[in-house]
Amino acid sequence: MPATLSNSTKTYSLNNGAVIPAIGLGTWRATNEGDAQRAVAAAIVAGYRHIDAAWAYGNEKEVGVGIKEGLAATGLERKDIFVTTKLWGTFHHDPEAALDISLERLGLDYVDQYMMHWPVALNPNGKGAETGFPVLPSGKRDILLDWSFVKSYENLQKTVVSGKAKAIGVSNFSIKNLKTLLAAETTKIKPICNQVEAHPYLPQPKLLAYCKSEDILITAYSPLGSIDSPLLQDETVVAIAKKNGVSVAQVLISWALWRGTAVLPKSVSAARIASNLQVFELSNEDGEALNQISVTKGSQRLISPDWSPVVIFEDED
Ligand SMILES: NC(=O)C1=CN([C@@H]2O[C@H](COP(=O)(O)OP(=O)(O)OC[C@H]3O[C@@H](n4cnc5c(N)ncnc54)[C@H](OP(=O)(O)O)[C@@H]3O)[C@@H](O)[C@H]2O)C=CC1
Ligand SMILES: O=C1Nc2ccccc2C1=O
Repeated sequence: MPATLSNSTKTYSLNNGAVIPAIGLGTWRATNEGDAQRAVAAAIVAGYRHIDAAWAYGNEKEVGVGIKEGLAATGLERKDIFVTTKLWGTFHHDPEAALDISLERLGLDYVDQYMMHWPVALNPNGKGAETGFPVLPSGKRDILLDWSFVKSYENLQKTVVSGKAKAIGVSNFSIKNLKTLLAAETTKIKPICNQVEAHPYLPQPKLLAYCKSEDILITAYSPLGSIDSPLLQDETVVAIAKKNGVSVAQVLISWALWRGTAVLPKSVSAARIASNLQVFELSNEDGEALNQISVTKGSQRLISPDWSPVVIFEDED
């Protein structure tokens, strides 16, 4: 019997009392002209109420126009959708100024979540800083090695005080870095989310359990395995999709919900955007079978920018 699919309306309550829709539209690499705008508008019309953006994606302006179009087409209001954007490393010294730039591009007067994209500060005066990727003469990334993400987060909190961010979050934080952040005297506002890579090849159960214990929601990025994904051909995932009469993407997205994470599938295709919101109730047996893949095969990180000599992920499962 095929599983029953329906548009997800699942939400999570956050540690600041706000609510976040479980499925958000990813916008990384939606950079062909018009793609991000069309995708975001189509997503809102399809029923998405959560959009994930970032300064680094270079498309906040289009995302903003897409939001406006989506709201106009549905009759929804700004307050009905949850918008995240992210602080890039070249702005860690001044998140308030960085958020002003993002808000201007998005055409919004607040975001629901402003998130530290990576726990790494980059030289704002380095060669090529305007691209977001300053480099040293050696060609390596120009990282501010004497700067701490704790200081960046202290500054990030000011965006909540000003009301321009309703909440703040972090991304790509390991358990070790979260412990450092939460123990710091200057940390007064808990992050609502930790957005990290999560899919059956990298389920990160220890990080998931730690974040649950701290009431920090894990938001799963690259849930389909990003571009050229090996997950879409994985025999276990494909078999579960066939058995339930659904797509492989729907299995991966439904699994993310089954394990209690928010999830950010990206697509620029209107048909895929609509089908990625259609989820089903995964059985515990199928969920456990998906959990087992990385136990059998070993885990595999698919997104791993070079931040050396900074170590980002030291407590991998
Ligand atoms: N905080 C961080 O550091 C990071 C955050 N992110 C966030 O997470 C989002 C999602 O991650 P991302 O890396 O983009 O990758 P995803 O895992 O969402 O995969 C996107 C890829 O899958 C394709 N795709 C989408 N739907 C389907 C489908 N139903 N069937 C088959 N293929 C499909 C897309 O192609 P097409 O568009 O042509 O449909 C695209 O090539 C990002 O867009 C971004 O918002 C991602 C990486 C890092
Ligand atoms: O989402 C992201 N896409 C990226 C590409 C290169 C480096 C960092 C990132 C992200 O954080």
